[in-house]
Amino acid sequence: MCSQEGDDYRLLKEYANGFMVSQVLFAACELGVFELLAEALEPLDSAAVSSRLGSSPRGTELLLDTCVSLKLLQAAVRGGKAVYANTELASTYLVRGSPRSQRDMLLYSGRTAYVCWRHLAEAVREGRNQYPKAFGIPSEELFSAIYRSEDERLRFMEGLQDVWRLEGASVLAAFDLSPFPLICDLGGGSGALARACVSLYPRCRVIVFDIPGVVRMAKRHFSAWEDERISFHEGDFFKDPLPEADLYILARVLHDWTDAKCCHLLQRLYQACRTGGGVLVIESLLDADGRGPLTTLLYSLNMLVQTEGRERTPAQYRALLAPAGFRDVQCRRTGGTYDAVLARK
Ligand SMILES: C[S@@+](CC[C@H](N)C(=O)[O-])C[C@H]1O[C@@H](n2cnc3c(N)ncnc32)[C@H](O)[C@@H]1O
Repeated sequence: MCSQEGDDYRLLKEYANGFMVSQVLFAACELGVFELLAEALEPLDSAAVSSRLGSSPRGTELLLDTCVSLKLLQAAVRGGKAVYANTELASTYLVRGSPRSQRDMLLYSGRTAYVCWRHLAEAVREGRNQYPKAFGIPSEELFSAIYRSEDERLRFMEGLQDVWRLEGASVLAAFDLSPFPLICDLGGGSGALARACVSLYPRCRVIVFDIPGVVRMAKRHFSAWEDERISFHEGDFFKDPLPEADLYILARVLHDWTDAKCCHLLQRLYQACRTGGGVLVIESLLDADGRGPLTTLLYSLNMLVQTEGRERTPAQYRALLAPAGFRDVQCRRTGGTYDAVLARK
């Protein structure tokens, strides 16, 4: 094999095995490996891990050694046996309750997104999400499918907030939002981004607008409502009156919907917006030619298998915002997962 052929073959194997790597991560989170090792007073051998997790000795040993190879765990030899501990990566991002934990998003990816991705070829053929095949439920009402049980609603809300603990401040700092004292976070979920907002702009107030079941859950399971600068408002942003505000945030909302639904929502929001106000769209931006970055292209396919929408280029966001009446559209890339687009009324 020439060296180019060797490189191509290696790349092919890396792509083909990518799903196995994801599953190792998901399974270790699901089983509670990282919490167990975080709570243990010393590194544990695989027999101790399997007995405390109630998992098979053979499966546990294989999983732990693969986690070492993936740098999720570190191994040392004690008394002739391998003992395992979390790496810095696992302690920071994988342990439940760590301030930067991404565990809930990984659980959501493993239990829900992955099941829809199983049907990617059908999604491409049909051009629609795969809830009917993945979970046996209709998806004409998108969020009735996404929130098909109370557990699933909570899992979605918990998963979605993880990223804002890491990237909320940088995406909200992409533009100076201090001229906007009253902000409405439409489809604001648990209120995690609202919290990042009042922490960065202490003088602003934020209304989190979402559907009643989500607001109920946010008050029961999350703590944003305890901040007096944050309030919650229930409603359907396609139908119900929108609260008046200086700035509307749409974070990972437009990517759920078709162009027609986005236009309808932006027109309603323009009507409700105070003069001189604006809208801040927070999404992962595609390159101008639509062929990168890879992560955003994968997110766009994720929207295909799970929603009615897609990720978009800056020009595609401009084309949605301008007909609604918004002007001075500016796009800023943050270098993180999510970018910011600000437009003014
Ligand atoms: C993809 S999530 C994004 C949540 C949050 N903005 C974030 O970035 O973490 C979309 C949000 O829109 C809300 N939503 C969907 N349809 C809605 C509607 N018709 N009216 C109000 N909120 C809606 C969902 O409940 C959910 O919280």
